[in-house]
Amino acid sequence: MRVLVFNAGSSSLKFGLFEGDRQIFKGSFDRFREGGCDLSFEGAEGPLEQGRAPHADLAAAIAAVPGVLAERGLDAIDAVGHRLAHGGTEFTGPARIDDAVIARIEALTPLAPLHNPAMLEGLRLASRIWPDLPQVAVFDTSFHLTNPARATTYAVPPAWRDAGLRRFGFHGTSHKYVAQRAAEALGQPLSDLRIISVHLGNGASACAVQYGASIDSSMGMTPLEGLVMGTRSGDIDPGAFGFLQRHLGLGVAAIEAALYSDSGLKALTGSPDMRDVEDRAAQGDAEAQLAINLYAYRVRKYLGSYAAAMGGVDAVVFTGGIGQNSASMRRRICDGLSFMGLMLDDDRNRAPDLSDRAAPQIQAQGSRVAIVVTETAEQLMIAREVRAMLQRPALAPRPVPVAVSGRHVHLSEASVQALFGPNYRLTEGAPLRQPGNWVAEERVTLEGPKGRLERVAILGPLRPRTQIEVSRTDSFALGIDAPVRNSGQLEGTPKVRLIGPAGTIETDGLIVAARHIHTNPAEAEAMGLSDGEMVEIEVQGADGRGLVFSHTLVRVVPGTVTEMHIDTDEANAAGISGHVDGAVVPHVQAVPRA
Ligand SMILES: Nc1ncnc2c1ncn2[C@@H]1O[C@H](COP(=O)(O)OP(=O)(O)O)[C@@H](O)[C@H]1O
Ligand SMILES: CC(=O)OP(=O)(O)O
Ligand SMILES: [Mg+2]
Repeated sequence: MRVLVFNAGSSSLKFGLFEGDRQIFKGSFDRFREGGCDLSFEGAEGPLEQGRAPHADLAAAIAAVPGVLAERGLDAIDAVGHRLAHGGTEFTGPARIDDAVIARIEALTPLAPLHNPAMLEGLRLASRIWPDLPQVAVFDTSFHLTNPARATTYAVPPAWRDAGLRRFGFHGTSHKYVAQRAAEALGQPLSDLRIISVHLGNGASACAVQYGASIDSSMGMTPLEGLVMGTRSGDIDPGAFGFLQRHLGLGVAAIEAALYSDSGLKALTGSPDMRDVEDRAAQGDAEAQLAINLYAYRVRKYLGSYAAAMGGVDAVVFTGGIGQNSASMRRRICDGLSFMGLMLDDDRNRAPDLSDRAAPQIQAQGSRVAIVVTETAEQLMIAREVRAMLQRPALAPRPVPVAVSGRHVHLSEASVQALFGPNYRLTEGAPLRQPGNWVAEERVTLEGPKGRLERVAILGPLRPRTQIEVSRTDSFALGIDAPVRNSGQLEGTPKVRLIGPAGTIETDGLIVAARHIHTNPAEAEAMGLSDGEMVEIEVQGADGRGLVFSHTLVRVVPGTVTEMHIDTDEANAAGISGHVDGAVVPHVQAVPRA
């Protein structure tokens, strides 16, 4: 399947033609001005072509693409993919374009005024040029819809929140790709890593990718919040609005326009382009030096804050024009972070080889945190998503039995001895559906600063580490903020007191278990699922309280029985009592495992 992908930006149009993951042609038009723009074309084998094109704006550039492809005999295409910046809460994955989808995207356009208009224009033009081809939109925001409420909520009046004021985050396609790429480079599953992805292009954002899911990012409701960018301010005190209105008589529209287009590097130095800023700084220009310092400082603060948010960090990955090309900016950002185990190697940092999508590591010997540099591949990711959406086999839906887990603990040998006495062995009670698992006849008590939970079940067999799984409601009863985690991912989890008949222990390992599906290779294949992928599961409960559970992790292990595990809060919300089967929602896109 040949997929043409458009990434229309505020100031440039990039496109790529893909056959599978192979990019057989790519091009870009940028620096639009009166009388024309710059162009760059490159075929898989053909030479790089650079020069000027007569197109004065994006629409003219898009309209020229069919001719560019036809001249090279590449006009046979099967589908068109488009990058869209803002998809709100509605677009959890790619969307096949029709009039209704266009109307929904249009409604979100005021929230990304630099981006969505050009992208929408590209979409409309492409639909006219190729009316018979499927057109698919892939949204920057979708990847961040896993962010917890504490990351997405602004502390503002309820009426504002009801109107839709919340944080979204952007560059999701890029953060998802580079996080996967970093995991591959480190040879570890993405689902075991806490990664901070730092995308520094014209727009810039940082993202905390915890065990494969975005949990926070520096952009907010719009792509204005966060880091300093080419022409955008990033974080600014909202009190500035009143000040600017009272002292300079500026209206909201004028303030917004300036924050999007006349701020950032451009405001500090006159140029939005980091290459210019670095050149001037090297010549001793004090404004450019301040801009660079400020830019790096802001990124460094986000690294610290995301390390705190995830209870640690295993890798930082740099991408985007600045992140991948500016060794001095990476250096400045990383300086002074050895306190958190992050140390750059100057030689490796100087000129990492990024050819062929390489993702070299540039940390110093002994750095606990890996540092990776790689080129992002938004177009490639969009092509993959389009293909996956259009080619997903129409498999017969299969039921996924839902099992509700009440609060329980898994104990280590040492915890059993401490709670029940030396050489104590738990009494194996009722078997669970997963072969080899059972409920012990003994119970323990959990205690937190706010309260106790008595008679909590113990599940066997014993594990290397003690893990305590409660619901969100339980965590409030205890008075401890338990994070949502996959089983076994216990780094940085809070402590809780366990009380047994022979003793008491304080141990970390308190989590709200992330919902997941256990299955075996044969049934996974029959359902079209793969290990590590996230799916949506629809469950019809009692009293018309059905729910679609988003972001459900698939775990494929030989010998396991197919079963979805949710906790009691989730079950109550969906009206589940007694046996119920869930169904995989077919339209939602898989997140391929790194
Ligand atoms: N060698 C370099 N050193 C410093 N900055 C660079 C270098 N190459 C590109 N950049 C900067 O990268 C930014 C553009 O990033 P890019 O990711 O291409 O933009 P976009 O977000 O539009 O895709 C510009 O500020 C540019 O100056
Ligand atoms: C959302 C965003 O900022 O995108 P870009 O970096 O392409 O401007
Ligand atoms: Mg960009």
